[in-house]
Amino acid sequence: MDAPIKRLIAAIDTPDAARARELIGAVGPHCGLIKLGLEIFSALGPAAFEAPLPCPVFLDVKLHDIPNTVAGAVRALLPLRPAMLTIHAAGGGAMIEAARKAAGSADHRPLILAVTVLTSIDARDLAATGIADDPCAQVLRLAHLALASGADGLVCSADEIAVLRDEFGPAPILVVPGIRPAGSDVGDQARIATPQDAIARGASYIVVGRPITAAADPAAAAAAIAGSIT
Ligand SMILES: O=C(O)c1cc(=O)[nH]c(=O)n1[C@@H]1O[C@H](COP(=O)(O)O)[C@@H](O)[C@H]1O
Repeated sequence: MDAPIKRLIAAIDTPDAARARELIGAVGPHCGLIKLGLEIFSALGPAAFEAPLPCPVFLDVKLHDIPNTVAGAVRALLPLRPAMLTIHAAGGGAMIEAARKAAGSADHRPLILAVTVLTSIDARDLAATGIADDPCAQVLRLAHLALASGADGLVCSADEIAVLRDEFGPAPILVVPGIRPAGSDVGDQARIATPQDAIARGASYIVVGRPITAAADPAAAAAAIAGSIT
């Protein structure tokens, strides 16, 4: 029998190589993927991939630039063999198409995930950027653009999962950050849900950072979250 898919992605958000190694060793066994993001990649660059990696890597650098530049960045990242790679859907259809094309067609190519509306943004923040629609409507608009332009999946909050599943069905990969186990600090996140709620609504994966990395025992925190969604 196939092992169940591990739907927990731990965000290893630290600029410190030794701390990252420690966290990856502790939480890796409980995760489907680990996420290396802007903090560690800005500090270490490709050397961030030199730690022993117990599971596939989601490289979250949220590319957002003109199509030619994004395509070049995607190609430059391919030797690191990330399993997933983020771009911003707001970069537009040509940029998304260029990223997807640059990812190539090898079996091990990275899945291109389009970030829709950041989970730290609420309706008021969105209005301040000139978008009068609520976050859900904007996520839906960007999701149509991203999927029509070749993205493999989307990054969204748990609030939009039901609408996206109604619109696009089970196929698109939905990666959902803004996850907060009951009682944990919300921090700078605005659109949040518990791990169990996000999975019940149809998330393919949940992304969890500080509730794991700031815990006294990150391995136990990751194990508890992973256990609560299987
Ligand atoms: O692309 C992401 O992973 C992402 C998109 C988004 O809309 N919101 C969001 O929080 N993230 C990332 O998910 C992680 C969430 O971390 P915590 O808030 O500490 O759980 C961070 O690494 C963010 O960079």
